[in-house]
Amino acid sequence: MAAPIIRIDNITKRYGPLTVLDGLSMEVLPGEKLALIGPSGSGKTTILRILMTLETISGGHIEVEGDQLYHMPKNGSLVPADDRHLQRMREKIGMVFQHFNLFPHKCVLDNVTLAPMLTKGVAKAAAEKRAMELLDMVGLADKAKNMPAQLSGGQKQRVAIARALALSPKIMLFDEVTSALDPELVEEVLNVMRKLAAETDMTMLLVTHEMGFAHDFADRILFFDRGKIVEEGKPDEIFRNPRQERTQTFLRKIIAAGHRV
Ligand SMILES: Nc1ncnc2c1ncn2[C@@H]1O[C@H](COP(=O)(O)OP(=O)(O)OP(=O)(O)O)[C@@H](O)[C@H]1O
Repeated sequence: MAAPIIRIDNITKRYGPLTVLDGLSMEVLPGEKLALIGPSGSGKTTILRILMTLETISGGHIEVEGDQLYHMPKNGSLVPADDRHLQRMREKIGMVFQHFNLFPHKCVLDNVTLAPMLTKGVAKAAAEKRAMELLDMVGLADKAKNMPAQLSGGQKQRVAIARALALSPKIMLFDEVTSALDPELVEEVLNVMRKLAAETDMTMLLVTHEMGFAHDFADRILFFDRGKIVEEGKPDEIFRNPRQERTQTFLRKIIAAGHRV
């Protein structure tokens, strides 16, 4: 079996007195599609933000392709490694956020070309060529010169996906990417993710409340509760036959609220 691309070992994350991740360990294989599900506040977004080095950690180890992500203890918390190391990590991992986070004063094309030009020194013409391929892939080549404010939420999110792909990451993190969308726009974003899952060998980690999508998309489901992984398994095992009481209760509530699992 291939070595894990991500190894998370005994991570803790505290905000003051609040323990958000409590000795969490998990491994992800190259190319795996994982869905992180669980109640609100259970720490799913936090683990993605930690992988993206947007947060410090309070303890534990994380390796990405064998490289330590955090070290150099400072004021009792572990901080991301130095800038060059961090830059290398950022090229390995792309993230798409719930609220798009596009640069509002840049057109769609510039949103996608900015990171490769600034961080990798890619020439403008090459960055634009690649950006147009990515915009074509997400169905937005005709919007290249539009400003973000001129786009629908679904279109903004597809630009955000193209932007994250522009650095050719091996790992993509999706944090509730459809939660801020009107229901009729959800499917267009999910379709792009289906396409990425089918056509690339990228490792994909998805935090979602769309249980039906998680079921269809993921190779493996991780169920989070109170900062721990309570249960994990193949989608059919978790959704049809959850073993843990906390997973059963969570899924019962989801079904009672009328969602497909
Ligand atoms: N910057 C912060 N300062 C203090 N507490 C925080 C901060 N960020 C997150 N938290 C807390 O950490 C806990 C875990 O948050 P997180 O966003 O990871 O949960 P989640 O499982 O993704 O929830 P949801 O499904 O609602 O997004 C929550 O109790 C949240 O209030």
